[in-house]
Amino acid sequence: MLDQLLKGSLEDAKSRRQVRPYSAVEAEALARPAALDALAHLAPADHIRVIAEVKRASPSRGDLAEIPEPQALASQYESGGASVVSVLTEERRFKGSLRDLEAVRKAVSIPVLRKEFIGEEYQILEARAAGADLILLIVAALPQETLERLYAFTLELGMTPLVEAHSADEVARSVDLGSQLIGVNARDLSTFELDRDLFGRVADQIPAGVIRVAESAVLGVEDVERYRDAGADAVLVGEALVTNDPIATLGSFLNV
Ligand SMILES: O=P(O)(O)OC[C@@H](O)[C@@H](O)c1c[nH]c2ccccc12
Repeated sequence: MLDQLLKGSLEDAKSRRQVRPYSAVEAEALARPAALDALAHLAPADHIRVIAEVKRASPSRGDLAEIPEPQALASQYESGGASVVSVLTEERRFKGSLRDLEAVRKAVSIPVLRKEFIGEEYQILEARAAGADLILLIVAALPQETLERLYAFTLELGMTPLVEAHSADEVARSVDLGSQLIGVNARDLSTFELDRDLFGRVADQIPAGVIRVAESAVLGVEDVERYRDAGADAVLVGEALVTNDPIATLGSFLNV
């Protein structure tokens, strides 16, 4: 499934490239004001940090919320105390778009993450041109060589890569990369199965000073507590925020 998701994202990028060639997007990306320092926004604090996601649907959970105005939701995330807004831009299964990201960028002053199946530089340039400060790199989707190349490219643009792992081996690959921001996804993107204990099993492999993000299946305060106790600096939350009152839900998570 992960291969198909990546293939779909790359095909969509290819069609957009017919309209907006590489050099044009590169020029736009370079003309942007500098990316925000996401690591500073996510630095460990006395409360857990929340990366709040604009997410309409997913292949594992189906339709979650309409979200006619992603910018309005993102503003609520910011007022509610989120440290970063994640915007799913994958169109086929998650019903997102780069337009969502552009709209969110205009509405908030905290860092914005492009959540996408990224496999080539063009997609990273698009993210920067749309105003993203961070991009997601999924270790399971990429050979180490490609991962290293895209990681370096992201840093060259002044952006922060969030490197996502789903096993001890993938955490080791993320650490080898020198990643300063590592996400452990409880959901296996190939089978969609959830492993809520994975974060706790691999957290110690992540060196001190690296920001640890627990991703997926954070539905209630108990989940946030469990991840905090296991050493998470931040949680990445989609479903719980788009299906409940975002400000109240964020408030309860930040109070843990
Ligand atoms: O809606 P949830 O269960 O709170 O999950 C959010 C986020 O972790 C999830 O959307 C996600 C994590 N990694 C991904 C990679 C691609 C697409 C989506 C994701």
